[in-house]
Amino acid sequence: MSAPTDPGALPGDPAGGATTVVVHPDAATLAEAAAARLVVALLDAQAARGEAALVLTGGSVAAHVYGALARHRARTAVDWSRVDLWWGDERFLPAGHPDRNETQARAALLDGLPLDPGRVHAMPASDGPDGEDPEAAAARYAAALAAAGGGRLPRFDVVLLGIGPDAHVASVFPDHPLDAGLTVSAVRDSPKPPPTRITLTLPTLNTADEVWLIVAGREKAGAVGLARSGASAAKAPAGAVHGRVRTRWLLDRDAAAELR
Ligand SMILES: O=C1O[C@H](COP(=O)(O)O)[C@@H](O)[C@H](O)[C@H]1O
Repeated sequence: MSAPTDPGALPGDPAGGATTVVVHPDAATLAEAAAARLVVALLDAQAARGEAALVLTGGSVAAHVYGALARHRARTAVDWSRVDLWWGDERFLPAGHPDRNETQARAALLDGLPLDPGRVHAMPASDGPDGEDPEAAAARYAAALAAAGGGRLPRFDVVLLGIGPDAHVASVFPDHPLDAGLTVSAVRDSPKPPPTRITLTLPTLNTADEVWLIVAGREKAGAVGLARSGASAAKAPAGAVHGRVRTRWLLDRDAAAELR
């Protein structure tokens, strides 16, 4: 008997986890649905292992998802004191800078949750222990990951990702150098401001059980279409991220406009 066909898979998709594509009518519905889905994913992880680990993203759609989660009634079903939070990337700016992904997540969601501060693993800031040295800051974050994982990467239940109009994910930009041999890399001269960033590399993101790419807006439709067309990782990093168990493309109708 042949294996069941994954309805979301394309010929270029990597073997392994299944791929699903869900298209919502608008950005507000997408954010609410992603928040609801996240509550269930965290609950399931805690039911299975007693804890959960989530990798956060920055960007426009993330702010809406975090807001929806902060309002979601079922959020209180999650034991937030047993959730580890990591970041997929960070803009390398001073602590508390409004453009830091951490600042956005704290304001939209984290400040209202009963988290264990020891499980909130923000990426270092440019006024942190390594000063304005993003390579040292990236190495520090890699060491924190390794410490949490007992010498390996910790288990990530879900990695949340937005994507840019150029099909970047986290701070992995098309045709832009970083050290992909590392688990965490500094990024300099980023095509999108601010120019200096820290990012989990694609192999690190791809260790997650589930990767969710959450995308809204017509300006992202070309990037979604490109990433789903089998373009190379260099041209469309968003097409090269996949969860070991599942990859979910969670889109609004506008972002899905150029899907074949
Ligand atoms: O700069 C970043 O951009 C991407 C996408 O953001 P968006 O505003 O175009 O949705 C985001 O995923 C990433 O975390 C962030 O650092």
